[in-house]
Amino acid sequence: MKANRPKRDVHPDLARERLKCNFNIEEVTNIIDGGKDKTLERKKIEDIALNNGACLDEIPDECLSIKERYENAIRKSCIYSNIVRNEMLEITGMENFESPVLRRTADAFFKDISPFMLHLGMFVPTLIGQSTPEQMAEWLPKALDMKIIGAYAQTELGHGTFIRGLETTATYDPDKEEFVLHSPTITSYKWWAGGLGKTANHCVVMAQLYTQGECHGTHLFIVQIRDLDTHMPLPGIKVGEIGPRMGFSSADNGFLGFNSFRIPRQNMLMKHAKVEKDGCYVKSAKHGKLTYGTMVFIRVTLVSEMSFNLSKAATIAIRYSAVRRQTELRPNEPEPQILDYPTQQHKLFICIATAHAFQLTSKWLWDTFQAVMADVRKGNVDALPELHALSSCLKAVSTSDALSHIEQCRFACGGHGYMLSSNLPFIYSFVAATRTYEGDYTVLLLQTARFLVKAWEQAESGNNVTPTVAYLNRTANTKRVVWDNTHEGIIQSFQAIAAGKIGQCVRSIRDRIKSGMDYEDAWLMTTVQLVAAAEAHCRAVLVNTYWNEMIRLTKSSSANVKTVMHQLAVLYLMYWALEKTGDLLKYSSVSKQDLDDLQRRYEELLAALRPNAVSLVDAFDLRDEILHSSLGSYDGCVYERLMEEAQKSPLNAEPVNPSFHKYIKPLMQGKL
Ligand SMILES: CC/C=C\C/C=C\C/C=C\C/C=C/C(=O)SCCNC(=O)CCNC(=O)[C@H](O)C(C)(C)COP(=O)(O)OP(=O)(O)OC[C@H]1O[C@@H](n2cnc3c(N)ncnc32)[C@H](O)[C@@H]1OP(=O)(O)O
Ligand SMILES: Cc1cc2nc3c(=O)[nH]c(=O)nc-3n(C[C@H](O)[C@H](O)[C@H](O)COP(=O)(O)OP(=O)(O)OC[C@H]3O[C@@H](n4cnc5c(N)ncnc54)[C@H](O)[C@@H]3O)c2cc1C
Repeated sequence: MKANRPKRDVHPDLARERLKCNFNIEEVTNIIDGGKDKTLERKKIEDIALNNGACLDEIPDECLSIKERYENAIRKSCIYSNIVRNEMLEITGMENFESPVLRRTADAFFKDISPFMLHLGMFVPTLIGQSTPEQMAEWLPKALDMKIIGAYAQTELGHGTFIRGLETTATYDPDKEEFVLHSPTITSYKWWAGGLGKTANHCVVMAQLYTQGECHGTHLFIVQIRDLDTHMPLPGIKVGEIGPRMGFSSADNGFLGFNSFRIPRQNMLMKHAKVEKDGCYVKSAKHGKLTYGTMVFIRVTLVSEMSFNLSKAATIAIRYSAVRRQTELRPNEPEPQILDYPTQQHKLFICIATAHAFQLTSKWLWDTFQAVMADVRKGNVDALPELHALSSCLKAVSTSDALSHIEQCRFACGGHGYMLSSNLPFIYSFVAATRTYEGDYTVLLLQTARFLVKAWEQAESGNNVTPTVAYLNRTANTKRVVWDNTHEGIIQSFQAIAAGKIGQCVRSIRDRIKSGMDYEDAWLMTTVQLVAAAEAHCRAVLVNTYWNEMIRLTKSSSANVKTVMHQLAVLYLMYWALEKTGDLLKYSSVSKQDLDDLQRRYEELLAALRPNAVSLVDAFDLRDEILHSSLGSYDGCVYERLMEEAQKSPLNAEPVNPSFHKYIKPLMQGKL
C-alpha cells in the first residue's frame, strides 16, 4: 500500500523564518545526534528505510477498526523487521539493535506503536541481561532473527508496582526436571505485556520461585506460549488481548494465565541464580535486585525517548506557529504570526530547550549505566544503588515533564492541535503511558528518596557521598545559599533547594519518630515531602548535567552555535528558577528584586531566540514521514494538509450517510 504525497512549495512565512537563521543548523544536528558520523549514519539508515515509501498508509490508522489497525500494524512490522534485519543492522552492527535510530525510523511506519516493539525493546534485552552464556547461545540468535517473538510478562492484574507481591508461581519438580507455572488467582493473571495478546509466541515471565518447599522470591523464566506453526495457544495457556486503551492501540497488550504449565528447568534465566537438577537453589548475584535489570535499562533509555517525543511535538507546534496568523495587534495591520506572541514563545521555547536537556543528559546517563554494568560484570556492585536512584528519578521527571510540555504544544496549536492528523494526540497518549509504565512516577521518586535520605545522613555525619549527591557535602549543614544570578549561581540554588528539602524530610521523619511513630509510619507520613525532595534532586542533576554537557559538546563549535546552545541552556535554568520561586525564597537569599530581574531577563531571552526558533526545530532533522503531522511538515502547507486529511474520513466516502434515511428523516417527519 503506497500513497504519493504531492510536493509543495515551502510556505512563504516558513521560508522567511529560515532566512533569519544565524547559526549552522547541521552543527546543532550533529551535537544532538552525538557527532557528525552519527548524523551521517542516521540519515543513511533513514534513507534505506523510508525512501521506498513503504510506510505510507492510504487510510489513516485512526480510521481503521481495532482489528484492521492491528493487522495493518503487523503487516508494517514485518516489512520493517525485514529492513532492520537485512539492511539496517548491517550498518549499526548487530549489537546495536537498540539503536535510537531504529526506534526513530520505526515512527515513520507506526503513528502508534509496533506490536513487535516489546520484542526488541524488552524481550531481547532480558535475554542479554539475565541469561547464562549457554542460554544466550540458545535463544538470542532465534530472537534476533525473528524465529521466535517475545514479550515481557511481569505485571499482573493485581500487582504492577509491588513486584514482591506477584502471585504467579514457578514450582520446581525434580523428578521431571521441570518448573510448573501456575496462576492461582484471577489477580495473578499477567496483564499489560505489549505484544503478548496476539503476536508473541514466547515471553519472559516473572514468577515466585518455589523449590524444595521454599519460596525464593521472584525470578525470570522463558516460556513458549503458542505453537510456532499454528500459533494456537499451547494447552495450559490462556492468553488474549486486554481491550481498548487510551493509546498503544496497535500494541496488543495482553493477559496470560497458566494452568499447571510445564517448562524445562533450563528455561529459568539463570545468570544471577540457578536451580540445580536436584532442586538446590544457588544464588550467584552480589546484589539482590539484579533481576530487575531490564527495568533499569529501559528507564535509562526512556530519557532519550522523551527527548525524541518532545522534539517531534516542538517541531510541529513551532512550524505551525510560524504559519498561523491570528488577531490584529493594531488596527489595519496584518495579523502577526502567533509565534510572535511572547506567551506562545514561553509555551514552546522551553520544549526545544528541554529536548536538548534530556538528550544531553541521556547520553551522560547511558555512559554512566554502561560503566556501572561493566563494574557489575567484574563483581563490583557498589555503584548500583546510585544508578538505581538516578535512573528512577530521571525516568520519572523526564516522562512527566515531556508529557506536560507536549500538552503545551497541543494547546499552542489551538483547535487544530486537537486533530489526530496533527499527530499531537498520538504523541501525547504514547508519552502519557511512559509516566506509568516501567515504574510509576511517585513510586520511582520514592525509590530515589530512600537513597537521598541515606546520603543526607552520611553527609551530615561528615562522610563523603557519591558523585550525584556530592552537593550534600557542601550544603547539608548550610541554612540558605547566597543568591547569584549567573548560571553557576542558579545551579547551586537548585542544589541548595534539593539539600534543603532532603534535610527537611529527615527532620520530619525524626520528629515523627520522637513523637512515637515507628519508622515505617514516619516515612509514610513524610512521603509527600519525599517525592518533592527527589524531584528537586532530579532537577539539580538535570540543570548541572545539561550545562556541563552543553559546554563540553560545544567546545569546538562555531561562535553562533555556541551562542544559541548557550541561550537554550540559560533559558532552561531561568524557566525552572522562575517555576520554583517559592523554593528559591525558602532556600536561597533571593529577593523580590532579583526575581523581577530574572523574569525580565527571561523575557529578553525569549525575544533573542525568536528569530532562530524555526531553524532550531529544523535542527532536530525530523523527516515528514516521522512527524506524521498535517501541522508540522517541512513545507508548512498546513491548511492544504488539513483539508487533504479531512477528505480521508470514511464519513466523506458518500454524500449522504444511510443513517439519514434510517433515523433522521423519520424523526423529521414525526414517523420515528
Ligand atoms: C527505548 C524504549 C522506547 C520505547 C519503549 C516502547 C515501548 C515500551 C512500552 C512499554 C513497556 C513497559 C514495560 C513495563 O512496564 S514492565 C514492568 C515494569 N514494572 C515496574 O517498573 C515495577 C516498578 N516496581 C519496582 O521496580 C519495584 O517493585 C520497586 C523498586 C518499587 C520496589 O522493589 P522491592 O519491593 O523489591 O524493593 P524494596 O524493598 O522497595 O527495596 C529494597 C532495596 O532494593 C533497592 N532496589 C530496588 N530496585 C532496585 C534496582 N532495580 N536496582 C538496584 N537497587 C534496587 C531499593 O532501592 C532498596 O534499597 P535500600 O533502600 O538500600 O534498602
Ligand atoms: C501502556 C502500558 C504498557 C505496559 N507494558 C507492560 C509490559 O510490557 N510488561 C509488563 O510487565 N508491564 C507492563 N505495563 C505495566 C506497568 O509496568 C504498570 O502499570 C506500572 O508499573 C504501574 O503499576 P500498577 O499499574 O500496578 O499501578 P499501581 O501500583 O496500582 O499504582 C496506582 C497508584 O498507586 C500509587 N502507588 C502504588 N504504590 C505506591 C507506593 N508504594 N507509595 C505511594 N504510592 C503508590 C501510584 O503512584 C499510582 O498513583 C504496561 C503499562 C502500560 C500503561
